[in-house]
Amino acid sequence: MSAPQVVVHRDKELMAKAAAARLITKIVDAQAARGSASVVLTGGRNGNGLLAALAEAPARDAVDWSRLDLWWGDERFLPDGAPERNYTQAREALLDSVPVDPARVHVMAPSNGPYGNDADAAAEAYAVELGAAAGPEDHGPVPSFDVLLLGVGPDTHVASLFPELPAVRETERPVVAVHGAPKPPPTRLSLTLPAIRAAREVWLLAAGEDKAKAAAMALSGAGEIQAPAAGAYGRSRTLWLLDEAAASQLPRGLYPPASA
Ligand SMILES: O=C1O[C@H](COP(=O)(O)O)[C@@H](O)[C@H](O)[C@H]1O
Repeated sequence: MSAPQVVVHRDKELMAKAAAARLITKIVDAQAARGSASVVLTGGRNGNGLLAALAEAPARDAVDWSRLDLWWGDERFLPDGAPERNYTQAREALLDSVPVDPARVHVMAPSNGPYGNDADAAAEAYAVELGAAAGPEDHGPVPSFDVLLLGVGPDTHVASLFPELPAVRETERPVVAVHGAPKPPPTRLSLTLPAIRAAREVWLLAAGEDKAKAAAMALSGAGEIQAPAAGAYGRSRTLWLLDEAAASQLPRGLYPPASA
């Protein structure tokens, strides 16, 4: 477990640009060190803001897009092409404009895909796909992702792990179906906390006033069942990327104040 580090940016636009620059460097370094890189994408406003900033960044051409595995932390279980799907939104923000290898874009099944409306079967299939990508050097049934991105919801949910729901209590399976989510749509697929914690680095993104309470709660010692974001950490690094509004209720001393 790595203790959280907090980085605060002036506003959400700057946060997205800085996170995109950070991610480009991380991918390039991982590709240099290991030949390829793996990133787990998140849905939500901040995750898509980061992808849009990445699409705009001139340095995006430093990434070898053909040697990048992309996974998802969660998906809204809807038909293929639905505008609310995290995959649809990631395509619009970035993926349609970079030369990714389609075989390395690991999409969670839609509700009209090979498993039909059976979200549990779709979750199991994603677990199998993750398991096939994990090697002996990995720490369990999922690969050691280089970076796993998570948007933090105003209720402290991450991926589709909502406070107090069964998915956040899962300790065995790496992927589960979520039924009855409090945020639409009610049916979702999600990595679990053990799968999230297999990542080398976990980056949590939160911008805006409506995220301030969630960030303060998760970073002040709340339990992961009540505040799932508190249970999301990486093996080598846990990075909270915030804007000033989201950081406004953090306990004093949790991050170095701006020097000027
Ligand atoms: O529904 C979801 O919400 C969270 C947070 O989204 P945000 O818009 O409040 O930033 C997101 O991380 C998750 O992937 C998504 O499915």
